[in-house]
Amino acid sequence: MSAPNDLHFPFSALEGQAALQQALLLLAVDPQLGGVLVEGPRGTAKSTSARALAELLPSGQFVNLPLGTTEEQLQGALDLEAALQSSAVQFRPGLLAQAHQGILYVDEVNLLPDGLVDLLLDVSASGTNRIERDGVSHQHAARIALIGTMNPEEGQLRPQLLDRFGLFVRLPNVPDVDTRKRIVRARMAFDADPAQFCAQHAEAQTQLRAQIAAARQQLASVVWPDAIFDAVAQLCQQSGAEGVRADLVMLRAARAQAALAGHAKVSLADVQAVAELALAHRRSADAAQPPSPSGQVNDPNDQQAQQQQPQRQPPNQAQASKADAASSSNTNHSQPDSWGGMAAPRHTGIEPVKALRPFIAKKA
Ligand SMILES: Nc1ncnc2c1ncn2[C@@H]1O[C@H](COP(=O)(O)OP(=O)(O)OP(=O)(O)O)[C@@H](O)[C@H]1O
Repeated sequence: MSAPNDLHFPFSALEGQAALQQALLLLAVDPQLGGVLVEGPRGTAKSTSARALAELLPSGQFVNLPLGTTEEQLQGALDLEAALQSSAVQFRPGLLAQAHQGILYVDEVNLLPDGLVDLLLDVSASGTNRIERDGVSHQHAARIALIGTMNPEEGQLRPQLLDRFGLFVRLPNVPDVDTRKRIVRARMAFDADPAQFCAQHAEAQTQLRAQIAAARQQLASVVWPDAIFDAVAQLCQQSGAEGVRADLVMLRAARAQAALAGHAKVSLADVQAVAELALAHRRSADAAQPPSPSGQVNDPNDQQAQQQQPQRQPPNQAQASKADAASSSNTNHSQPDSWGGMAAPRHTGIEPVKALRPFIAKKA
Protein backbone atom coordinates (compact mmCIF):
# COMPACT_ATOMS: atom_id res chain seq x y z
CA MET A 1 0.00 0.00 0.00
CA SER A 2 1.37 3.42 -0.73
CA ALA A 3 0.71 6.52 1.34
CA PRO A 4 -2.10 8.89 0.46
CA ASN A 5 -0.74 12.02 -1.22
CA ASP A 6 -1.25 14.25 1.75
CA LEU A 7 0.74 12.12 4.18
CA HIS A 8 4.49 12.10 3.98
CA PHE A 9 7.12 10.24 5.93
CA PRO A 10 7.71 12.42 9.03
CA PHE A 11 11.01 14.20 9.53
CA SER A 12 11.27 12.98 13.10
CA ALA A 13 10.98 9.37 11.94
CA LEU A 14 14.04 9.44 9.70
CA GLU A 15 16.58 6.87 10.76
CA GLY A 16 20.33 7.41 11.01
CA GLN A 17 20.44 10.66 9.04
CA ALA A 18 21.52 13.00 11.82
CA ALA A 19 23.87 15.16 9.74
CA LEU A 20 21.33 15.68 7.01
CA GLN A 21 18.60 16.44 9.52
CA GLN A 22 20.84 18.91 11.29
CA ALA A 23 21.72 20.78 8.08
CA LEU A 24 18.08 20.90 7.03
CA LEU A 25 16.92 22.19 10.40
CA LEU A 26 19.55 24.94 10.30
CA LEU A 27 18.25 25.89 6.87
CA ALA A 28 14.68 25.88 8.14
CA VAL A 29 15.68 28.35 10.84
CA ASP A 30 17.73 30.53 8.50
CA PRO A 31 16.86 30.01 4.82
CA GLN A 32 19.41 32.71 3.92
CA LEU A 33 22.23 30.35 4.80
CA GLY A 34 22.43 29.87 1.06
CA GLY A 35 21.03 26.39 0.68
CA VAL A 36 22.11 22.88 1.54
CA LEU A 37 23.87 20.71 -1.01
CA VAL A 38 23.54 16.98 -0.40
CA GLU A 39 25.88 14.56 -2.10
CA GLY A 40 25.23 10.89 -1.76
CA PRO A 41 24.12 7.55 -3.07
CA ARG A 42 20.66 6.85 -4.39
CA GLY A 43 17.92 5.85 -2.02
CA THR A 44 19.34 7.48 1.10
CA ALA A 45 16.30 9.63 1.92
CA LYS A 46 17.50 12.85 0.26
CA SER A 47 14.13 13.68 -1.25
CA THR A 48 12.20 12.06 1.61
CA SER A 49 13.89 14.32 4.16
CA ALA A 50 13.53 17.46 2.05
CA ARG A 51 9.83 16.82 1.64
CA ALA A 52 9.54 16.02 5.32
CA LEU A 53 11.19 19.32 6.20
CA ALA A 54 8.53 21.24 4.29
CA GLU A 55 5.93 19.96 6.72
CA LEU A 56 7.78 21.63 9.56
CA LEU A 57 7.68 25.04 7.90
CA PRO A 58 4.74 27.42 8.29
CA SER A 59 3.89 27.34 4.57
CA GLY A 60 4.34 23.59 4.12
CA GLN A 61 5.34 24.41 0.52
CA PHE A 62 7.51 21.89 -1.31
CA VAL A 63 8.45 22.80 -4.87
CA ASN A 64 10.40 20.44 -7.04
CA LEU A 65 12.49 22.06 -9.74
CA PRO A 66 12.67 19.82 -12.82
CA LEU A 67 15.90 19.72 -14.80
CA GLY A 68 14.37 21.20 -17.95
CA THR A 69 13.10 24.33 -16.15
CA THR A 70 13.65 27.60 -18.02
CA GLU A 71 14.74 30.85 -16.43
CA GLU A 72 11.29 32.26 -17.05
CA GLN A 73 9.54 29.32 -15.40
CA LEU A 74 11.83 29.74 -12.44
CA GLN A 75 11.71 33.51 -12.04
CA GLY A 76 8.29 34.26 -13.43
CA ALA A 77 7.39 36.29 -16.50
CA LEU A 78 6.81 39.97 -17.14
CA ASP A 79 4.19 40.97 -19.66
CA LEU A 80 6.09 43.70 -21.48
CA GLU A 81 3.25 44.65 -23.81
CA ALA A 82 0.90 45.19 -20.94
CA ALA A 83 3.59 47.26 -19.23
CA LEU A 84 3.94 49.48 -22.33
CA GLN A 85 0.20 49.96 -22.69
CA SER A 86 -0.82 50.55 -19.11
CA SER A 87 2.53 51.34 -17.47
CA ALA A 88 1.54 48.78 -14.83
CA VAL A 89 3.80 45.74 -14.57
CA GLN A 90 1.99 42.46 -15.03
CA PHE A 91 3.85 39.59 -13.49
CA ARG A 92 3.15 35.89 -13.84
CA PRO A 93 4.76 34.18 -10.83
CA GLY A 94 7.21 31.35 -11.32
CA LEU A 95 8.54 28.52 -9.19
CA LEU A 96 10.46 30.91 -6.94
CA ALA A 97 7.23 32.68 -5.97
CA GLN A 98 5.58 29.32 -5.35
CA ALA A 99 8.39 28.21 -3.09
CA HIS A 100 8.34 31.41 -1.00
CA GLN A 101 8.47 30.46 2.71
CA GLY A 102 8.95 26.84 1.75
CA ILE A 103 11.40 24.45 0.14
CA LEU A 104 12.81 24.52 -3.36
CA TYR A 105 14.22 21.09 -4.11
CA VAL A 106 16.58 20.52 -7.01
CA ASP A 107 17.47 16.92 -7.67
CA GLU A 108 20.77 16.55 -9.56
CA VAL A 109 21.56 20.23 -9.27
CA ASN A 110 24.94 19.50 -10.89
CA LEU A 111 23.10 18.78 -14.15
CA LEU A 112 21.26 22.11 -14.15
CA PRO A 113 22.67 24.88 -16.40
CA ASP A 114 25.16 27.04 -14.48
CA GLY A 115 23.10 30.18 -15.07
CA LEU A 116 20.11 28.72 -13.28
CA VAL A 117 22.18 27.48 -10.35
CA ASP A 118 23.72 30.93 -10.11
CA LEU A 119 20.28 32.50 -10.03
CA LEU A 120 18.99 30.05 -7.44
CA LEU A 121 21.93 30.73 -5.18
CA ASP A 122 21.48 34.50 -5.52
CA VAL A 123 17.84 34.30 -4.62
CA SER A 124 18.32 31.92 -1.73
CA ALA A 125 21.02 34.12 -0.18
CA SER A 126 19.16 37.40 -0.70
CA GLY A 127 15.59 36.27 -0.13
CA THR A 128 14.48 38.33 -3.13
CA ASN A 129 13.65 37.44 -6.70
CA ARG A 130 14.40 40.35 -9.01
CA ILE A 131 13.33 40.13 -12.65
CA GLU A 132 14.46 42.59 -15.31
CA ARG A 133 13.39 42.49 -18.94
CA ASP A 134 14.01 45.30 -21.42
CA GLY A 135 14.14 48.02 -18.81
CA VAL A 136 11.08 46.75 -16.94
CA SER A 137 11.68 45.29 -13.53
CA HIS A 138 9.77 43.62 -10.77
CA GLN A 139 10.79 42.02 -7.52
CA HIS A 140 9.17 39.96 -4.83
CA ALA A 141 10.17 38.25 -1.61
CA ALA A 142 11.42 34.71 -2.20
CA ARG A 143 12.49 33.35 1.13
CA ILE A 144 13.28 29.88 -0.05
CA ALA A 145 15.11 27.04 1.61
CA LEU A 146 17.15 25.69 -1.29
CA ILE A 147 18.06 22.02 -1.19
CA GLY A 148 20.15 20.59 -3.99
CA THR A 149 21.28 17.01 -4.41
CA MET A 150 23.99 15.60 -6.58
CA ASN A 151 25.67 12.36 -7.44
CA PRO A 152 29.29 13.22 -8.31
CA GLU A 153 29.47 10.27 -10.69
CA GLU A 154 27.12 12.19 -12.96
CA GLY A 155 29.20 15.36 -13.13
CA GLN A 156 30.67 17.96 -10.82
CA LEU A 157 29.39 21.33 -9.82
CA ARG A 158 31.75 24.15 -10.80
CA PRO A 159 33.87 25.20 -7.78
CA GLN A 160 32.44 28.74 -7.91
CA LEU A 161 28.93 27.35 -7.52
CA LEU A 162 29.95 24.73 -4.97
CA ASP A 163 31.42 27.43 -2.75
CA ARG A 164 28.20 29.40 -2.84
CA PHE A 165 26.09 26.62 -1.39
CA GLY A 166 25.89 27.46 2.30
CA LEU A 167 26.11 24.00 3.83
CA PHE A 168 27.22 20.68 2.46
CA VAL A 169 26.35 17.14 3.55
CA ARG A 170 28.06 14.11 2.11
CA LEU A 171 25.91 11.09 2.86
CA PRO A 172 27.54 7.73 3.27
CA ASN A 173 25.83 4.60 2.05
CA VAL A 174 23.72 2.90 4.71
CA PRO A 175 26.46 2.28 7.27
CA ASP A 176 25.46 -1.04 8.81
CA VAL A 177 22.97 -3.87 8.89
CA ASP A 178 21.16 -2.63 11.98
CA THR A 179 20.56 0.82 10.51
CA ARG A 180 19.38 -0.79 7.29
CA LYS A 181 16.88 -2.87 9.25
CA ARG A 182 15.67 0.13 11.27
CA ILE A 183 15.15 2.11 8.06
CA VAL A 184 13.15 -0.54 6.26
CA ARG A 185 11.07 -1.33 9.33
CA ALA A 186 10.13 2.33 9.69
CA ARG A 187 9.37 2.72 6.03
CA MET A 188 7.30 -0.46 5.88
CA ALA A 189 5.33 0.61 8.95
CA PHE A 190 4.65 3.96 7.28
CA ASP A 191 3.57 2.34 4.01
CA ALA A 192 1.34 -0.16 5.81
CA ASP A 193 -0.58 2.50 7.72
CA PRO A 194 0.54 6.07 7.04
CA ALA A 195 -2.08 7.65 9.28
CA GLN A 196 -1.15 5.54 12.27
CA PHE A 197 2.57 5.99 11.67
CA CYS A 198 2.14 9.77 11.43
CA ALA A 199 0.00 9.76 14.57
CA GLN A 200 2.79 8.00 16.45
CA HIS A 201 5.16 10.78 15.45
CA ALA A 202 2.71 13.65 15.81
CA GLU A 203 3.99 14.83 19.17
CA ALA A 204 7.62 14.87 18.05
CA GLN A 205 6.60 16.70 14.88
CA THR A 206 4.65 19.30 16.83
CA GLN A 207 7.61 19.91 19.10
CA LEU A 208 10.01 20.26 16.18
CA ARG A 209 7.66 22.67 14.43
CA ALA A 210 7.40 24.80 17.55
CA GLN A 211 11.15 24.66 18.06
CA ILE A 212 11.81 25.88 14.52
CA ALA A 213 9.21 28.63 14.79
CA ALA A 214 10.67 29.86 18.09
CA ALA A 215 14.21 29.73 16.69
CA ARG A 216 13.19 31.70 13.61
CA GLN A 217 11.68 34.37 15.80
CA GLN A 218 14.65 34.56 18.09
CA LEU A 219 17.33 34.33 15.38
CA ALA A 220 18.01 38.02 14.85
CA SER A 221 18.56 38.64 18.53
CA VAL A 222 21.13 35.87 19.06
CA VAL A 223 24.59 37.42 19.42
CA TRP A 224 28.13 36.29 18.60
CA PRO A 225 30.64 37.04 21.38
CA ASP A 226 34.08 38.19 20.18
CA ALA A 227 35.70 34.85 20.95
CA ILE A 228 33.37 33.23 18.44
CA PHE A 229 34.75 35.39 15.65
CA ASP A 230 38.26 34.32 16.68
CA ALA A 231 37.36 30.64 16.70
CA VAL A 232 35.60 30.77 13.34
CA ALA A 233 38.43 32.73 11.72
CA GLN A 234 41.00 30.23 13.03
CA LEU A 235 39.04 27.23 11.80
CA CYS A 236 38.48 28.69 8.36
CA GLN A 237 42.04 29.92 8.01
CA GLN A 238 43.42 26.52 8.88
CA SER A 239 41.06 24.72 6.55
CA GLY A 240 42.51 26.75 3.69
CA ALA A 241 39.05 27.91 2.63
CA GLU A 242 39.27 30.62 -0.03
CA GLY A 243 37.80 33.99 0.85
CA VAL A 244 35.53 34.46 3.83
CA ARG A 245 32.34 32.79 2.69
CA ALA A 246 33.06 29.84 4.99
CA ASP A 247 33.42 32.24 7.95
CA LEU A 248 30.19 34.02 7.15
CA VAL A 249 28.23 30.80 6.72
CA MET A 250 29.74 29.22 9.81
CA LEU A 251 28.82 32.21 11.96
CA ARG A 252 25.31 32.21 10.59
CA ALA A 253 24.86 28.48 10.96
CA ALA A 254 26.19 28.59 14.52
CA ARG A 255 23.65 31.30 15.28
CA ALA A 256 20.84 29.11 13.91
CA GLN A 257 22.16 26.23 16.01
CA ALA A 258 22.13 28.43 19.13
CA ALA A 259 18.63 29.67 18.32
CA LEU A 260 17.37 26.10 18.00
CA ALA A 261 18.74 25.31 21.44
CA GLY A 262 17.06 28.43 22.85
CA HIS A 263 20.33 30.22 23.62
CA ALA A 264 20.84 33.97 23.42
CA LYS A 265 24.54 33.76 22.56
CA VAL A 266 26.48 31.60 20.15
CA SER A 267 28.87 29.26 21.96
CA LEU A 268 31.94 27.36 20.86
CA ALA A 269 29.86 24.21 21.01
CA ASP A 270 27.54 25.72 18.40
CA VAL A 271 30.50 26.51 16.16
CA GLN A 272 31.84 23.04 16.69
CA ALA A 273 28.54 21.46 15.78
CA VAL A 274 28.19 23.28 12.46
CA ALA A 275 31.81 23.72 11.37
CA GLU A 276 32.03 20.66 9.18
CA LEU A 277 28.82 21.55 7.37
CA ALA A 278 30.38 24.87 6.38
CA LEU A 279 33.87 23.57 5.63
CA ALA A 280 33.45 20.21 3.93
CA HIS A 281 33.14 21.67 0.43
CA ARG A 282 35.49 24.59 1.01
CA ARG A 283 38.53 22.95 2.54
CA SER A 284 41.58 23.26 0.33
CA ALA A 285 43.11 20.05 -1.00
CA ASP A 286 46.32 20.54 0.98
CA ALA A 287 44.48 21.06 4.26
CA ALA A 288 44.22 17.29 4.49
CA GLN A 289 43.98 17.15 8.25
CA PRO A 290 41.20 18.70 10.30
CA PRO A 291 42.27 22.04 11.67
CA SER A 292 43.32 22.31 15.25
CA PRO A 293 43.48 25.95 16.31
CA SER A 294 46.62 26.61 18.26
CA GLY A 295 45.24 29.09 20.75
CA GLN A 296 43.07 28.08 23.62
CA VAL A 297 39.69 29.68 23.15
CA ASN A 298 37.52 30.19 26.14
CA ASP A 299 33.84 29.58 25.87
CA PRO A 300 32.32 33.04 25.96
CA ASN A 301 28.92 31.77 27.06
CA ASP A 302 29.03 31.94 30.78
CA GLN A 303 26.79 29.50 32.57
CA GLN A 304 24.87 32.25 34.29
CA ALA A 305 23.76 33.85 31.07
CA GLN A 306 22.66 30.46 29.79
CA GLN A 307 20.65 29.77 32.89
CA GLN A 308 18.81 33.05 32.47
CA GLN A 309 17.43 31.95 29.14
CA PRO A 310 13.71 31.25 28.92
CA GLN A 311 12.84 27.61 29.32
CA ARG A 312 11.25 25.73 26.47
CA GLN A 313 9.24 22.55 26.32
CA PRO A 314 10.92 19.46 27.73
CA PRO A 315 12.75 17.29 25.24
CA ASN A 316 10.91 14.46 23.66
CA GLN A 317 12.32 11.29 25.14
CA ALA A 318 11.70 9.13 22.12
CA GLN A 319 13.50 11.61 19.92
CA ALA A 320 16.38 12.02 22.32
CA SER A 321 16.95 8.31 22.38
CA LYS A 322 16.64 8.13 18.59
CA ALA A 323 19.29 10.84 18.37
CA ASP A 324 21.40 8.88 20.81
CA ALA A 325 21.03 5.78 18.70
CA ALA A 326 21.94 7.77 15.61
CA SER A 327 24.96 9.30 17.21
CA SER A 328 26.11 6.09 18.82
CA SER A 329 26.22 4.44 15.42
CA ASN A 330 28.56 7.18 14.33
CA THR A 331 32.15 6.26 14.90
CA ASN A 332 33.39 9.67 13.87
CA HIS A 333 32.46 11.52 17.01
CA SER A 334 34.64 14.36 18.03
CA GLN A 335 35.66 14.25 21.65
CA PRO A 336 36.50 17.18 23.86
CA ASP A 337 40.12 18.20 23.45
CA SER A 338 42.22 21.29 23.82
CA TRP A 339 40.27 23.51 21.45
CA GLY A 340 38.42 25.68 23.91
CA GLY A 341 37.21 22.48 25.47
CA MET A 342 35.81 21.26 22.15
CA ALA A 343 37.21 19.05 19.46
CA ALA A 344 38.15 20.53 16.11
CA PRO A 345 35.77 19.40 13.39
CA ARG A 346 36.67 16.39 11.32
CA HIS A 347 37.23 16.63 7.63
CA THR A 348 35.92 13.27 6.52
CA GLY A 349 32.25 12.88 5.77
CA ILE A 350 29.75 14.84 7.75
CA GLU A 351 28.70 13.39 11.02
CA PRO A 352 28.57 16.39 13.26
CA VAL A 353 29.39 15.84 16.84
CA LYS A 354 26.11 16.27 18.55
CA ALA A 355 23.97 15.00 15.74
CA LEU A 356 20.33 15.84 16.15
CA ARG A 357 20.40 16.04 19.87
CA PRO A 358 20.85 19.79 20.33
CA PHE A 359 17.68 20.40 18.40
CA ILE A 360 15.51 17.87 20.07
CA ALA A 361 16.88 17.62 23.56
CA LYS A 362 17.22 21.28 24.34
CA LYS A 363 18.49 22.37 27.66
CA ALA A 364 16.08 21.55 30.42
N1 LIG B 1 17.41 7.07 6.65
C1 LIG B 1 16.18 6.78 6.21
N2 LIG B 1 15.11 6.90 7.02
C2 LIG B 1 13.88 6.59 6.55
N3 LIG B 1 13.63 6.18 5.30
C3 LIG B 1 14.66 6.04 4.47
C4 LIG B 1 15.97 6.33 4.87
N4 LIG B 1 16.81 6.10 3.83
C5 LIG B 1 16.05 5.69 2.82
N5 LIG B 1 14.75 5.65 3.19
C6 LIG B 1 13.62 5.24 2.36
O1 LIG B 1 14.16 4.81 1.12
C7 LIG B 1 13.33 5.23 0.04
C8 LIG B 1 14.12 6.07 -0.93
O2 LIG B 1 14.36 7.35 -0.37
P1 LIG B 1 14.46 8.67 -1.25
O3 LIG B 1 13.61 8.55 -2.47
O4 LIG B 1 14.25 9.82 -0.35
O5 LIG B 1 15.98 8.59 -1.67
P2 LIG B 1 16.87 9.64 -2.49
O6 LIG B 1 18.15 9.72 -1.72
O7 LIG B 1 16.14 10.89 -2.76
O8 LIG B 1 17.11 8.78 -3.80
P3 LIG B 1 17.42 9.21 -5.32
O9 LIG B 1 18.77 9.83 -5.30
O10 LIG B 1 17.37 7.91 -6.03
O11 LIG B 1 16.32 10.15 -5.73
C9 LIG B 1 12.16 5.97 0.68
O12 LIG B 1 11.13 5.03 0.81
C10 LIG B 1 12.67 6.38 2.03
O13 LIG B 1 11.66 6.46 3.01
